[in-house]
Amino acid sequence: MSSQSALLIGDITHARPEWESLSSILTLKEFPSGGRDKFLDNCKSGLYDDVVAIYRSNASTAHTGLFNEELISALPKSLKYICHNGAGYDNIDVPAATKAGISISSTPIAVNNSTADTGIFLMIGALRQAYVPLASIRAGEWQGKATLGHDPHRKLLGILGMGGIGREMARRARAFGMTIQYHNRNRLSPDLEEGARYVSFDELLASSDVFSLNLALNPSTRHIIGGEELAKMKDGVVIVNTARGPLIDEKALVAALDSGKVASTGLDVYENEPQVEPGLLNNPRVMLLPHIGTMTYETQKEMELLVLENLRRAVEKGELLTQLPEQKVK
Ligand SMILES: NC(=O)c1ccc[n+]([C@@H]2O[C@H](COP(=O)([O-])OP(=O)(O)OC[C@H]3O[C@@H](n4cnc5c(N)ncnc54)[C@H](O)[C@@H]3O)[C@@H](O)[C@H]2O)c1
Repeated sequence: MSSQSALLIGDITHARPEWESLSSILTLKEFPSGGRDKFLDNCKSGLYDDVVAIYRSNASTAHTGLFNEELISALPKSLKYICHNGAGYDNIDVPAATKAGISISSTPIAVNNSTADTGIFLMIGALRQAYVPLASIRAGEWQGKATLGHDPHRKLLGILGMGGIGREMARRARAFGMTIQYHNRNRLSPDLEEGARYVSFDELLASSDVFSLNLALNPSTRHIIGGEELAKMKDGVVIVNTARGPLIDEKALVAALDSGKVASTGLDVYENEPQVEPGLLNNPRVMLLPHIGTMTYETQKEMELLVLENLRRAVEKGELLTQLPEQKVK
């Protein structure tokens, strides 16, 4: 038995054999559920004192609570790596983990296709105001109060955050005859732009017909779209958010929908999940999905395998495959 351990928090659904095969190089421990107090007690009791790497996920936050400063300071001193299953990792206090000498990986790339598919589904649904006919046919009312929608063809799609998912969103939107513009922290190289136009944040707000949020949530991007930004947008803009709910001030979005400034919106993510703002729930011009961006068999398996590849490489070679970009920038 190895003197080093890996700790799985929560569950692995599709790649359990690959997790179990790590027993050739590590002792495997698991914390499938139990609550934050139990987890902290286990840490304090020394149960995890030989753990060098943790496998956790956005879903496992339900068992431990946030990986905030309190929890990170309770983790064993032996811990060097957190291999996180999720493209978003706002439930981990990255500066606190970095200060504690812990390297973190996430699962970009594996999530790109399914999340971009979800974004396109929401965009078309919002343009066509599909919720009304979807509900009316099931209510036995045939078209009910369905109204004319809009085509994506010849519309200008503005992407805020042109990373892996944003670029896949752009690729798909081109097939619908849309023109693409974007704003990013840094301008992309021409081969990654694939013809998309780089514009300022203000221009993106002012000229996009459809506005898609595809950037990470962190303290500087929280409420990046609020009342002021919504006021700068085109009348009748369509907003799509598959990134993170708190990027948008939901109360301001409800007001902009009510005033008609925003024609319709498609959301996979919310400010206070799983609570959904009543002003969104009750508005038939809003397409709502319950954070299902990556919920496909193929993507879930790829994400689990990528976490395990990170974990193996960390233990065998002392490096992570997909370390967080903010930890790589020294
Ligand atoms: N709905 C879902 O199920 C789901 C699934 C996967 C990812 N996500 C979310 O989508 C987000 C994007 O994922 P990704 O894999 O494309 O990430 P990524 O890191 O590849 O891309 C994010 C891009 O945003 C840019 N950016 C960051 N801050 C910015 C700012 N202030 N202004 C403009 N651009 C900024 C970055 O430069 C980067 O290009 C994730 O952070 C995650 O929260 C949601």
